[in-house]
Amino acid sequence: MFIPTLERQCTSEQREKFLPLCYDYRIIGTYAQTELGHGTFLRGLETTAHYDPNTQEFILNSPTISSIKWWPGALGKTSTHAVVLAQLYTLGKCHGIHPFVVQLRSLDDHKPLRGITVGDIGPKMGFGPNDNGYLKLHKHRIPRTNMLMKYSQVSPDGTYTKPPRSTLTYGTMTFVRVLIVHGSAIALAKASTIAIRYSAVRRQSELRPGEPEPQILSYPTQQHKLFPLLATAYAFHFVQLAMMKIYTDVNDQINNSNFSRIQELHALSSGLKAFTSWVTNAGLEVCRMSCGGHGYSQASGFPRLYADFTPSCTYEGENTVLMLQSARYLVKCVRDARSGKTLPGTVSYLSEDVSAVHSGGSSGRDLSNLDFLISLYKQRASNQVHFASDKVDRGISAGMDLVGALNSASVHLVSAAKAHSHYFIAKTFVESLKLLKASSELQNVLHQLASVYVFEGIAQSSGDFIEDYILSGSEAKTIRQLAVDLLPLIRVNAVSLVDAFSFRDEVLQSVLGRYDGNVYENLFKWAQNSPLNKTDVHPSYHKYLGPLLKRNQSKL
Ligand SMILES: CCCCC/C=C\C/C=C\C/C=C\C/C=C\C/C=C\C=C\C(=O)SCCNC(=O)CCNC(=O)[C@H](O)C(C)(C)COP(=O)(O)OP(=O)(O)OC[C@H]1O[C@@H](n2cnc3c(N)ncnc32)[C@H](O)[C@@H]1OP(=O)(O)O
Ligand SMILES: Cc1cc2nc3c(=O)[nH]c(=O)nc-3n(C[C@H](O)[C@H](O)[C@H](O)COP(=O)(O)OP(=O)(O)OC[C@H]3O[C@@H](n4cnc5c(N)ncnc54)[C@H](O)[C@@H]3O)c2cc1C
Repeated sequence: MFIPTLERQCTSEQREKFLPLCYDYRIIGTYAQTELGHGTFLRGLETTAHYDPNTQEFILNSPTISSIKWWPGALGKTSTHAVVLAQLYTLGKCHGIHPFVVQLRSLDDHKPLRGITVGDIGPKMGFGPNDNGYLKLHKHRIPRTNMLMKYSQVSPDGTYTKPPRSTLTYGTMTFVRVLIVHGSAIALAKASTIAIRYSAVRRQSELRPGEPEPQILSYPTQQHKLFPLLATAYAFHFVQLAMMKIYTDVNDQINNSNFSRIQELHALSSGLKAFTSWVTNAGLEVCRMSCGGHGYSQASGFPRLYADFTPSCTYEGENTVLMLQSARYLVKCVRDARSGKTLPGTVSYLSEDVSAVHSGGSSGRDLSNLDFLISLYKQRASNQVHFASDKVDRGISAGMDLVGALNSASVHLVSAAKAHSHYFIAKTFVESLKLLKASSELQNVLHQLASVYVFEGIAQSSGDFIEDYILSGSEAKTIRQLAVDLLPLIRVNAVSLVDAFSFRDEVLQSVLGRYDGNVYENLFKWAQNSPLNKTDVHPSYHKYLGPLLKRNQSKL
């Protein structure tokens, strides 16, 4: 995050100064924003940067215990520099959060500089090798030119020039949220690869006396656990491509001082980061548990995969908070639509009158038609957004201010943002396949995946569709069965569909997911290499177990 921030927030002179040092690994940096007391509420960050016009320096300070920077990756022992987000003060006025480049350690002996107290925050659930750290600043001085001044400036005499948009400072977070959508796709693809390959190798139980034990991948319940997740990994692959395209287009516009789509990008990236990381987080556990006891072994690769992925739901914007950000924008769009404004592409459906399109229960609807079902996802999203938006309006009519009305409706707002994200993902998956240049055989297989994703998405949220009369109960049951009917068809290509992710064994880091399927021999080999097996009799025997056993044996 250090380099993307410099690339996005530096003037051209600052780029020339800092970026070559980064690219050549002459300095290593981190993104120090979160503090002990604040991670979400950025306007509440307490680190200060006071400008001293006499020396043309900023004085950075951690005024309270809660202002200590806490969590930044590689801050503890590795980074020589940091982008520090601090409240800018100049000429006696506070101008809010701004980014500053701060050198933390000497480039000669790597010792912390004067005024810098830095260290590791201690062991975490995962990310063991990463020295997430703390940083306490004590009246530490940096040159004026270390404030990243592409969007806002402080002149030598201390005069402040404000940015075209205050939220441009948040640009790196948007970029990383887009990356996390990609990260979710990759993590779910890895977990699906491990679980499906192992399920093809593992044989268990005897369905009928004398019959060979079947592959557990042949059980419909195993298929129902894994194949919707496999389809989701493909869905997330396509949606991260679409998300990155939108990010690149909007970022190009921002670089040309066109900020018209910055809110739409923030809302979409926030919703997709939260939706994909939540779904992936839960999916990793389903994949682990589908592998039985061996799934719980470190040899499976699942413990580390889960422990390293699960903070994706927290960092780069806590998921609930990001869903609320997305919903806040959707409510704004409903208002804009009602006042006749044209809505941008990803939310234009909110100005359509979808309610008249479908009414649940009418017979003869083709419930297997993906285009038709995507229109139901659209109706569900529109209904949820309008319902939540109406809640906000009623709160305001009852005398609340906007913040109070948004907070009071926040549970429904999160549901609306989830439905909006789900619609975007399902639609993108189906539309991406139409554009794919592939053989009819491959198109058929991918269509099966898209179908099971769409069907299962409705089955798992059928309440939303039934409550709003988008589907009747019997239609929801039919769609649920359509998903189950697809499972044996997907079974035929399941291993090929995970092989297609092309994870090398060294990357997958899983004995269960080995490409050669040689699991048992390699599990035994892996176990023999366990540190506890360096000696037949562990040294602890002589200290504890031996004396205990001998003492008790003498009593026999
Ligand atoms: C190239 C190949 C890559 C392959 C990738 C594959 C795998 C990689 C795997 C993973 C991904 C990669 C990296 C991740 C790995 C490790 C993690 C590493 C680091 C983690 C770093 C961090 O966590 S950094 C810190 C992150 N912190 C946050 O995100 C803070 C969250 N809080 C906020 O954003 C804000 O405080 C807030 C938005 C929640 C609240 O702001 P506030 O001002 O209090 O409230 P408002 O709601 O009133 O907002 C004001 C207006 O500002 C708009 N806005 C807010 N944010 C943005 C934004 N980002 N962009 C644009 N606009 C924004 C908001 O909409 C409001 O506008 P309106 O007033 O018009 O409504
Ligand atoms: C592995 C890891 C790596 C990280 N790396 C970095 C890094 O490199 N740089 C960096 O600066 N930070 C980093 N962070 C910090 C991370 O960005 C924050 O933890 C994250 O932004 C969440 O903020 P918080 O911890 O204050 O949670 P909080 O905001 O305190 O969240 C706690 C609970 O409060 C709820 N909540 C908070 N605000 C609201 C609201 N307005 N409405 C409703 N509910 C709300 C949340 O939904 C959540 O349930 C990292 C964190 C982790 C775990």
